[in-house]
Amino acid sequence: MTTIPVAGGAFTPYDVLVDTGLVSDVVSHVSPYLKNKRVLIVCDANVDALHADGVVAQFEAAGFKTFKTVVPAGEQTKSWEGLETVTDAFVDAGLDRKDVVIALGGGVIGDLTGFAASIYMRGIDFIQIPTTVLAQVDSSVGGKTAIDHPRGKNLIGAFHQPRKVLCDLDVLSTLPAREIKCGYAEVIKYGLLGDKVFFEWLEINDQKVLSLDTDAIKYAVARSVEMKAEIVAADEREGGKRALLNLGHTFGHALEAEVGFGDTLLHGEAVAIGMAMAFRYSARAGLCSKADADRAVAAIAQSGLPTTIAEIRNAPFDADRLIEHMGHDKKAEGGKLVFVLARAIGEAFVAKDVPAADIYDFLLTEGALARLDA
Ligand SMILES: NC(=O)c1ccc[n+]([C@@H]2O[C@H](COP(=O)([O-])OP(=O)(O)OC[C@H]3O[C@@H](n4cnc5c(N)ncnc54)[C@H](O)[C@@H]3O)[C@@H](O)[C@H]2O)c1
Ligand SMILES: O=C(O)C(=O)C[C@@H](O)[C@H](O)[C@H](O)COP(=O)(O)O
Ligand SMILES: [Zn+2]
Repeated sequence: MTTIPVAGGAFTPYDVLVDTGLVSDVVSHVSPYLKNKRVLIVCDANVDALHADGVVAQFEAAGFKTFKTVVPAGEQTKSWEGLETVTDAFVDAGLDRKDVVIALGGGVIGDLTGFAASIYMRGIDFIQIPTTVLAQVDSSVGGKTAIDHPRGKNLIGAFHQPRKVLCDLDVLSTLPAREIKCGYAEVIKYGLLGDKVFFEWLEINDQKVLSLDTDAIKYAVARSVEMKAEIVAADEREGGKRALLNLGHTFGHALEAEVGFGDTLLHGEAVAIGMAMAFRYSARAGLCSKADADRAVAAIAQSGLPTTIAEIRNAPFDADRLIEHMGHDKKAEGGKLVFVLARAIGEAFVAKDVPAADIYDFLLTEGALARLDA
Protein backbone atom coordinates (compact mmCIF):
# COMPACT_ATOMS: atom_id res chain seq x y z
CA MET A 1 0.00 0.00 0.00
CA THR A 2 1.16 3.54 -0.73
CA THR A 3 0.39 6.02 2.04
CA ILE A 4 0.77 9.69 1.24
CA PRO A 5 0.53 12.07 4.20
CA VAL A 6 -1.08 15.44 3.62
CA ALA A 7 0.64 17.25 6.43
CA GLY A 8 2.53 20.38 7.29
CA GLY A 9 -0.29 22.81 6.64
CA ALA A 10 -2.51 24.67 9.06
CA PHE A 11 -4.99 21.79 9.18
CA THR A 12 -5.29 18.39 10.83
CA PRO A 13 -2.95 16.06 8.90
CA TYR A 14 -4.46 13.09 7.11
CA ASP A 15 -3.39 10.16 4.99
CA VAL A 16 -4.26 9.25 1.43
CA LEU A 17 -4.08 5.48 0.90
CA VAL A 18 -3.55 4.19 -2.64
CA ASP A 19 -4.03 0.47 -3.20
CA THR A 20 -6.33 -2.28 -4.34
CA GLY A 21 -8.75 -3.88 -1.89
CA LEU A 22 -9.42 -0.79 0.25
CA VAL A 23 -13.18 -0.66 -0.29
CA SER A 24 -13.63 -4.35 0.42
CA ASP A 25 -12.03 -3.70 3.81
CA VAL A 26 -13.54 -0.28 4.38
CA VAL A 27 -14.54 -0.66 8.04
CA SER A 28 -11.03 -1.33 9.27
CA HIS A 29 -9.73 1.75 7.43
CA VAL A 30 -12.31 4.22 8.68
CA SER A 31 -13.73 2.88 11.95
CA PRO A 32 -11.19 4.77 14.12
CA TYR A 33 -12.93 7.97 12.96
CA LEU A 34 -16.50 6.75 13.54
CA LYS A 35 -16.80 7.19 17.30
CA ASN A 36 -20.63 7.19 17.26
CA LYS A 37 -20.83 3.75 15.59
CA ARG A 38 -22.94 5.49 12.99
CA VAL A 39 -22.15 6.41 9.40
CA LEU A 40 -23.85 8.26 6.56
CA ILE A 41 -22.69 7.52 3.04
CA VAL A 42 -23.40 9.90 0.15
CA CYS A 43 -23.17 8.55 -3.41
CA ASP A 44 -24.74 9.16 -6.79
CA ALA A 45 -27.14 6.80 -8.59
CA ASN A 46 -24.40 5.18 -10.73
CA VAL A 47 -22.12 4.45 -7.80
CA ASP A 48 -25.11 3.29 -5.78
CA ALA A 49 -25.86 0.64 -8.40
CA LEU A 50 -22.24 -0.48 -8.68
CA HIS A 51 -20.46 -0.12 -5.35
CA ALA A 52 -22.59 1.16 -2.48
CA ASP A 53 -24.30 -2.08 -1.42
CA GLY A 54 -21.02 -3.74 -0.52
CA VAL A 55 -19.94 -0.76 1.56
CA VAL A 56 -23.27 -0.51 3.38
CA ALA A 57 -23.27 -4.27 4.05
CA GLN A 58 -19.81 -4.12 5.62
CA PHE A 59 -20.80 -1.33 8.01
CA GLU A 60 -24.03 -3.08 8.95
CA ALA A 61 -22.22 -6.35 9.57
CA ALA A 62 -19.82 -4.48 11.86
CA GLY A 63 -22.75 -3.13 13.91
CA PHE A 64 -22.80 0.44 12.58
CA LYS A 65 -26.09 2.23 12.14
CA THR A 66 -25.77 3.00 8.44
CA PHE A 67 -27.51 5.68 6.36
CA LYS A 68 -27.22 6.09 2.60
CA THR A 69 -28.13 9.19 0.61
CA VAL A 70 -28.31 8.85 -3.16
CA VAL A 71 -28.30 11.90 -5.45
CA PRO A 72 -28.54 12.10 -9.26
CA ALA A 73 -25.27 11.57 -11.14
CA GLY A 74 -23.66 14.48 -12.94
CA GLU A 75 -22.30 17.99 -12.52
CA GLN A 76 -25.79 19.48 -12.12
CA THR A 77 -25.98 17.87 -8.69
CA LYS A 78 -23.32 20.34 -7.50
CA SER A 79 -26.18 22.80 -6.95
CA TRP A 80 -28.26 24.38 -4.18
CA GLU A 81 -30.77 21.58 -4.72
CA GLY A 82 -28.12 18.90 -4.33
CA LEU A 83 -26.82 20.63 -1.21
CA GLU A 84 -30.31 20.78 0.24
CA THR A 85 -30.83 17.05 -0.37
CA VAL A 86 -27.58 16.15 1.36
CA THR A 87 -27.95 18.48 4.34
CA ASP A 88 -31.58 17.36 4.77
CA ALA A 89 -30.30 13.80 4.94
CA PHE A 90 -27.85 14.81 7.69
CA VAL A 91 -30.71 16.37 9.67
CA ASP A 92 -33.05 13.42 9.06
CA ALA A 93 -30.37 11.00 10.27
CA GLY A 94 -29.93 13.11 13.40
CA LEU A 95 -26.19 13.45 12.89
CA ASP A 96 -24.34 15.28 15.65
CA ARG A 97 -20.97 17.02 15.68
CA LYS A 98 -19.09 13.79 16.35
CA ASP A 99 -20.57 12.02 13.34
CA VAL A 100 -18.51 11.51 10.22
CA VAL A 101 -19.92 11.27 6.72
CA ILE A 102 -18.44 9.44 3.77
CA ALA A 103 -18.33 10.71 0.19
CA LEU A 104 -18.35 7.60 -2.00
CA GLY A 105 -18.07 8.70 -5.60
CA GLY A 106 -16.47 11.04 -8.09
CA GLY A 107 -15.56 14.68 -7.72
CA VAL A 108 -19.17 15.80 -7.79
CA ILE A 109 -19.97 13.72 -4.70
CA GLY A 110 -16.75 14.67 -2.93
CA ASP A 111 -17.19 18.41 -3.56
CA LEU A 112 -20.88 18.36 -2.61
CA THR A 113 -20.57 16.13 0.46
CA GLY A 114 -17.48 17.98 1.66
CA PHE A 115 -19.27 21.31 1.38
CA ALA A 116 -22.35 19.95 3.17
CA ALA A 117 -20.06 18.62 5.92
CA SER A 118 -18.32 22.00 6.17
CA ILE A 119 -21.57 23.82 6.97
CA TYR A 120 -23.63 21.23 8.84
CA MET A 121 -23.54 22.26 12.53
CA ARG A 122 -20.71 24.62 11.42
CA GLY A 123 -18.57 21.70 10.37
CA ILE A 124 -18.41 17.94 10.83
CA ASP A 125 -15.74 15.54 9.64
CA PHE A 126 -15.86 13.67 6.36
CA ILE A 127 -13.94 10.90 4.64
CA GLN A 128 -13.34 10.64 0.92
CA ILE A 129 -13.65 7.34 -0.96
CA PRO A 130 -13.07 8.57 -4.51
CA THR A 131 -14.34 6.25 -7.23
CA THR A 132 -13.17 8.05 -10.38
CA VAL A 133 -9.61 8.56 -11.60
CA LEU A 134 -10.25 12.30 -11.45
CA ALA A 135 -11.38 12.18 -7.84
CA GLN A 136 -8.48 9.94 -6.80
CA VAL A 137 -5.78 12.09 -8.38
CA ASP A 138 -7.25 15.46 -7.57
CA SER A 139 -10.62 16.32 -6.04
CA SER A 140 -10.52 14.06 -2.97
CA VAL A 141 -7.31 15.69 -1.75
CA GLY A 142 -6.79 19.25 -0.61
CA GLY A 143 -10.10 20.31 0.88
CA LYS A 144 -11.63 22.43 -1.88
CA THR A 145 -15.38 21.76 -1.61
CA ALA A 146 -18.12 23.56 -3.50
CA ILE A 147 -21.25 23.76 -5.57
CA ASP A 148 -21.55 25.61 -8.86
CA HIS A 149 -23.38 28.87 -9.54
CA PRO A 150 -24.99 29.25 -12.98
CA ARG A 151 -22.50 32.02 -13.74
CA GLY A 152 -19.40 30.34 -12.43
CA LYS A 153 -17.89 27.08 -11.41
CA ASN A 154 -17.44 26.26 -7.69
CA LEU A 155 -18.45 29.79 -6.71
CA ILE A 156 -20.14 28.72 -3.47
CA GLY A 157 -17.86 26.63 -1.29
CA ALA A 158 -15.42 26.23 1.55
CA PHE A 159 -12.02 24.82 2.39
CA HIS A 160 -12.71 21.70 4.44
CA GLN A 161 -10.10 18.95 4.58
CA PRO A 162 -11.14 15.29 4.76
CA ARG A 163 -9.97 13.11 7.67
CA LYS A 164 -8.86 10.30 5.38
CA VAL A 165 -8.85 9.42 1.68
CA LEU A 166 -9.09 5.86 0.33
CA CYS A 167 -8.06 5.57 -3.32
CA ASP A 168 -9.05 2.02 -4.19
CA LEU A 169 -7.85 1.14 -7.68
CA ASP A 170 -10.33 -1.78 -7.91
CA VAL A 171 -13.39 0.46 -8.11
CA LEU A 172 -12.04 2.16 -11.23
CA SER A 173 -12.70 -0.98 -13.30
CA THR A 174 -16.39 -0.04 -13.77
CA LEU A 175 -15.62 3.46 -15.11
CA PRO A 176 -16.59 4.34 -18.68
CA ALA A 177 -13.61 5.14 -20.95
CA ARG A 178 -14.71 8.78 -21.25
CA GLU A 179 -14.46 9.22 -17.47
CA ILE A 180 -11.01 7.58 -17.33
CA LYS A 181 -9.82 10.08 -19.92
CA CYS A 182 -11.25 12.95 -17.86
CA GLY A 183 -9.17 11.79 -14.93
CA TYR A 184 -6.14 11.54 -17.17
CA ALA A 185 -6.48 15.26 -17.95
CA GLU A 186 -5.83 16.09 -14.29
CA VAL A 187 -2.99 13.53 -14.19
CA ILE A 188 -1.11 15.06 -17.12
CA LYS A 189 -1.76 18.47 -15.54
CA TYR A 190 0.73 17.60 -12.78
CA GLY A 191 3.44 16.81 -15.32
CA LEU A 192 2.72 19.95 -17.29
CA LEU A 193 2.67 22.22 -14.27
CA GLY A 194 5.67 20.99 -12.38
CA ASP A 195 7.25 17.64 -13.22
CA LYS A 196 8.71 17.16 -16.70
CA VAL A 197 9.99 13.68 -15.82
CA PHE A 198 6.44 12.59 -14.91
CA PHE A 199 5.18 14.19 -18.14
CA GLU A 200 7.73 12.21 -20.16
CA TRP A 201 6.73 9.00 -18.33
CA LEU A 202 3.09 9.74 -19.26
CA GLU A 203 4.00 10.33 -22.92
CA ILE A 204 5.24 6.73 -23.00
CA ASN A 205 2.77 5.10 -20.60
CA ASP A 206 -0.51 6.91 -21.28
CA GLN A 207 -2.22 3.89 -22.84
CA LYS A 208 -1.25 1.76 -19.84
CA VAL A 209 -2.71 4.35 -17.47
CA LEU A 210 -5.87 4.66 -19.58
CA SER A 211 -6.31 0.88 -19.67
CA LEU A 212 -5.88 0.80 -15.86
CA ASP A 213 -2.79 -1.41 -15.94
CA THR A 214 -2.30 -2.02 -12.21
CA ASP A 215 1.25 -0.73 -11.86
CA ALA A 216 0.75 2.22 -14.21
CA ILE A 217 -2.48 3.50 -12.65
CA LYS A 218 -1.07 3.04 -9.17
CA TYR A 219 2.00 5.08 -10.02
CA ALA A 220 -0.05 7.75 -11.80
CA VAL A 221 -2.45 8.14 -8.87
CA ALA A 222 0.30 8.10 -6.26
CA ARG A 223 2.54 10.61 -8.08
CA SER A 224 -0.41 12.94 -8.67
CA VAL A 225 -1.51 12.81 -5.03
CA GLU A 226 2.07 13.30 -3.88
CA MET A 227 2.37 16.50 -5.93
CA LYS A 228 -1.02 17.78 -4.80
CA ALA A 229 -0.26 16.99 -1.15
CA GLU A 230 2.98 18.95 -1.28
CA ILE A 231 1.34 21.99 -2.85
CA VAL A 232 -1.69 21.96 -0.53
CA ALA A 233 0.47 21.61 2.58
CA ALA A 234 2.44 24.68 1.50
CA ASP A 235 -0.57 26.80 0.51
CA GLU A 236 -3.94 25.45 1.61
CA ARG A 237 -5.95 28.58 0.80
CA GLU A 238 -4.43 29.38 -2.60
CA GLY A 239 -2.53 32.47 -1.57
CA GLY A 240 0.27 31.54 -3.98
CA LYS A 241 1.54 28.29 -5.45
CA ARG A 242 -1.72 26.34 -5.08
CA ALA A 243 -2.99 28.33 -8.06
CA LEU A 244 -0.67 26.21 -10.22
CA LEU A 245 -3.20 23.37 -9.77
CA ASN A 246 -5.52 25.60 -11.75
CA LEU A 247 -3.52 25.17 -14.99
CA GLY A 248 -6.11 25.07 -17.78
CA HIS A 249 -8.96 25.98 -15.46
CA THR A 250 -9.49 29.68 -16.27
CA PHE A 251 -10.29 28.74 -19.87
CA GLY A 252 -11.83 25.38 -18.89
CA HIS A 253 -14.24 26.68 -16.26
CA ALA A 254 -15.42 29.44 -18.64
CA LEU A 255 -16.23 26.80 -21.27
CA GLU A 256 -18.04 24.65 -18.68
CA ALA A 257 -20.13 27.60 -17.52
CA GLU A 258 -20.97 28.53 -21.10
CA VAL A 259 -22.30 25.06 -21.95
CA GLY A 260 -24.26 24.97 -18.69
CA PHE A 261 -22.41 22.34 -16.59
CA GLY A 262 -23.44 18.98 -17.98
CA ASP A 263 -22.59 16.07 -20.21
CA THR A 264 -21.74 18.21 -23.24
CA LEU A 265 -18.40 19.05 -21.71
CA LEU A 266 -17.10 17.20 -18.66
CA HIS A 267 -14.67 18.88 -16.26
CA GLY A 268 -11.68 16.83 -17.39
CA GLU A 269 -12.41 17.61 -21.05
CA ALA A 270 -12.72 21.32 -20.27
CA VAL A 271 -9.39 21.20 -18.42
CA ALA A 272 -7.76 19.36 -21.34
CA ILE A 273 -8.85 22.08 -23.77
CA GLY A 274 -7.94 24.76 -21.22
CA MET A 275 -4.41 23.39 -20.75
CA ALA A 276 -3.87 23.23 -24.52
CA MET A 277 -5.08 26.84 -24.75
CA ALA A 278 -2.80 27.91 -21.89
CA PHE A 279 0.21 26.43 -23.69
CA ARG A 280 -0.81 27.91 -27.06
CA TYR A 281 -1.32 31.30 -25.41
CA SER A 282 2.05 31.02 -23.66
CA ALA A 283 3.78 30.30 -26.99
CA ARG A 284 1.92 33.14 -28.73
CA ALA A 285 2.99 35.54 -25.97
CA GLY A 286 6.62 34.41 -26.34
CA LEU A 287 6.69 32.95 -22.85
CA CYS A 288 7.34 29.37 -23.90
CA SER A 289 8.69 27.74 -27.06
CA LYS A 290 6.29 26.64 -29.78
CA ALA A 291 7.97 23.23 -29.63
CA ASP A 292 6.99 22.79 -25.97
CA ALA A 293 3.44 24.01 -26.62
CA ASP A 294 3.08 21.61 -29.57
CA ARG A 295 4.46 18.76 -27.47
CA ALA A 296 2.08 19.47 -24.57
CA VAL A 297 -0.92 19.64 -26.90
CA ALA A 298 0.14 16.46 -28.72
CA ALA A 299 0.44 14.55 -25.45
CA ILE A 300 -3.05 15.63 -24.40
CA ALA A 301 -4.51 14.73 -27.81
CA GLN A 302 -2.69 11.36 -27.86
CA SER A 303 -4.80 10.29 -24.87
CA GLY A 304 -7.99 10.97 -26.83
CA LEU A 305 -8.89 14.16 -24.97
CA PRO A 306 -10.05 17.27 -26.87
CA THR A 307 -7.62 20.17 -27.25
CA THR A 308 -9.70 22.78 -29.12
CA ILE A 309 -13.04 24.48 -28.55
CA ALA A 310 -14.11 23.37 -32.04
CA GLU A 311 -14.39 19.83 -30.65
CA ILE A 312 -17.15 20.86 -28.22
CA ARG A 313 -20.70 20.23 -29.33
CA ASN A 314 -22.49 23.61 -29.59
CA ALA A 315 -19.25 25.38 -30.56
CA PRO A 316 -18.61 28.16 -31.55
CA PHE A 317 -18.47 30.36 -28.51
CA ASP A 318 -18.80 34.10 -28.06
CA ALA A 319 -15.42 35.50 -26.99
CA ASP A 320 -17.00 38.25 -24.87
CA ARG A 321 -19.13 35.79 -22.96
CA LEU A 322 -16.12 33.58 -22.25
CA ILE A 323 -14.24 36.59 -20.90
CA GLU A 324 -17.26 37.49 -18.75
CA HIS A 325 -17.16 33.98 -17.25
CA MET A 326 -13.42 34.34 -16.64
CA GLY A 327 -14.21 37.46 -14.64
CA HIS A 328 -15.94 35.17 -12.10
CA ASP A 329 -12.82 33.03 -11.73
CA LYS A 330 -11.69 32.91 -8.11
CA LYS A 331 -8.14 33.86 -9.08
CA ALA A 332 -9.27 37.18 -10.59
CA GLU A 333 -8.02 40.17 -8.60
CA GLY A 334 -9.49 43.67 -8.73
CA GLY A 335 -11.25 42.93 -12.01
CA LYS A 336 -8.05 41.63 -13.62
CA LEU A 337 -7.92 38.13 -15.07
CA VAL A 338 -5.31 35.76 -13.69
CA PHE A 339 -4.01 32.81 -15.69
CA VAL A 340 -1.68 29.90 -15.09
CA LEU A 341 0.75 29.98 -18.00
CA ALA A 342 3.93 28.08 -18.84
CA ARG A 343 7.57 28.88 -19.50
CA ALA A 344 8.15 25.26 -20.53
CA ILE A 345 6.72 21.80 -19.91
CA GLY A 346 6.88 21.35 -16.14
CA GLU A 347 7.32 25.07 -15.50
CA ALA A 348 3.95 26.70 -14.97
CA PHE A 349 3.57 30.08 -13.30
CA VAL A 350 0.80 32.42 -12.23
CA ALA A 351 0.41 35.44 -14.54
CA LYS A 352 -1.47 38.37 -13.03
CA ASP A 353 -0.81 40.85 -15.78
CA VAL A 354 -2.53 39.33 -18.80
CA PRO A 355 -4.47 42.03 -20.69
CA ALA A 356 -8.09 41.05 -21.40
CA ALA A 357 -7.70 42.49 -24.92
CA ASP A 358 -4.91 39.98 -25.65
CA ILE A 359 -7.08 37.15 -24.36
CA TYR A 360 -9.92 38.38 -26.55
CA ASP A 361 -7.70 38.34 -29.66
CA PHE A 362 -6.35 34.94 -28.68
CA LEU A 363 -9.88 33.55 -28.27
CA LEU A 364 -10.66 34.64 -31.83
CA THR A 365 -7.62 32.73 -33.09
CA GLU A 366 -8.94 29.74 -31.13
CA GLY A 367 -12.22 29.86 -33.06
CA ALA A 368 -14.38 31.89 -30.67
CA LEU A 369 -16.56 34.48 -32.37
CA ALA A 370 -16.65 38.23 -32.04
CA ARG A 371 -19.93 39.42 -30.51
CA LEU A 372 -22.41 36.75 -31.63
CA ASP A 373 -25.32 38.70 -30.15
CA ALA A 374 -24.39 42.10 -31.65
N1 LIG B 1 -12.17 19.79 -5.13
C1 LIG B 1 -11.21 19.73 -6.03
O1 LIG B 1 -10.04 20.00 -5.76
C2 LIG B 1 -11.55 19.30 -7.43
C3 LIG B 1 -10.52 18.91 -8.28
C4 LIG B 1 -10.87 18.48 -9.57
C5 LIG B 1 -12.21 18.42 -9.95
N2 LIG B 1 -13.16 18.79 -9.07
C6 LIG B 1 -14.59 18.67 -9.43
O2 LIG B 1 -14.86 17.28 -9.61
C7 LIG B 1 -15.96 17.15 -10.49
C8 LIG B 1 -15.64 16.13 -11.55
O3 LIG B 1 -15.39 14.90 -10.91
P1 LIG B 1 -15.60 13.52 -11.69
O4 LIG B 1 -14.97 13.62 -13.02
O5 LIG B 1 -15.21 12.44 -10.78
O6 LIG B 1 -17.17 13.55 -11.97
P2 LIG B 1 -18.41 12.76 -11.34
O7 LIG B 1 -18.38 12.76 -9.89
O8 LIG B 1 -19.61 13.32 -12.02
O9 LIG B 1 -18.18 11.27 -11.86
C9 LIG B 1 -18.14 11.04 -13.23
C10 LIG B 1 -19.17 9.97 -13.65
O10 LIG B 1 -18.65 8.71 -13.27
C11 LIG B 1 -19.64 7.98 -12.51
N3 LIG B 1 -18.89 7.12 -11.63
C12 LIG B 1 -18.21 7.46 -10.51
N4 LIG B 1 -17.50 6.42 -10.05
C13 LIG B 1 -17.77 5.40 -10.88
C14 LIG B 1 -17.29 4.07 -10.94
N5 LIG B 1 -16.38 3.59 -10.10
N6 LIG B 1 -17.76 3.29 -11.94
C15 LIG B 1 -18.66 3.77 -12.86
N7 LIG B 1 -19.10 5.02 -12.86
C16 LIG B 1 -18.64 5.84 -11.88
C17 LIG B 1 -20.48 9.04 -11.88
O11 LIG B 1 -21.75 8.55 -11.55
C18 LIG B 1 -20.53 10.10 -12.99
O12 LIG B 1 -21.52 9.74 -13.92
C19 LIG B 1 -16.21 18.52 -11.07
O13 LIG B 1 -17.33 19.10 -10.44
C20 LIG B 1 -14.97 19.29 -10.71
O14 LIG B 1 -15.21 20.66 -10.59
C21 LIG B 1 -12.86 19.23 -7.83
O1 LIG C 1 -7.11 21.83 -5.76
C1 LIG C 1 -6.96 22.85 -6.43
O2 LIG C 1 -6.50 23.89 -5.95
C2 LIG C 1 -7.35 22.89 -7.86
O3 LIG C 1 -7.36 23.94 -8.46
C3 LIG C 1 -7.71 21.59 -8.49
C4 LIG C 1 -8.61 21.74 -9.71
O4 LIG C 1 -8.37 20.62 -10.54
C5 LIG C 1 -10.09 21.70 -9.36
O5 LIG C 1 -10.85 21.66 -10.54
C6 LIG C 1 -10.59 22.79 -8.44
O6 LIG C 1 -11.89 22.51 -7.99
C7 LIG C 1 -10.63 24.14 -9.08
O7 LIG C 1 -10.75 25.06 -8.08
P1 LIG C 1 -11.32 26.53 -8.28
O8 LIG C 1 -10.87 27.23 -7.06
O9 LIG C 1 -10.74 27.07 -9.54
O10 LIG C 1 -12.81 26.37 -8.38
ZN1 LIG D 1 -9.89 20.45 -12.07
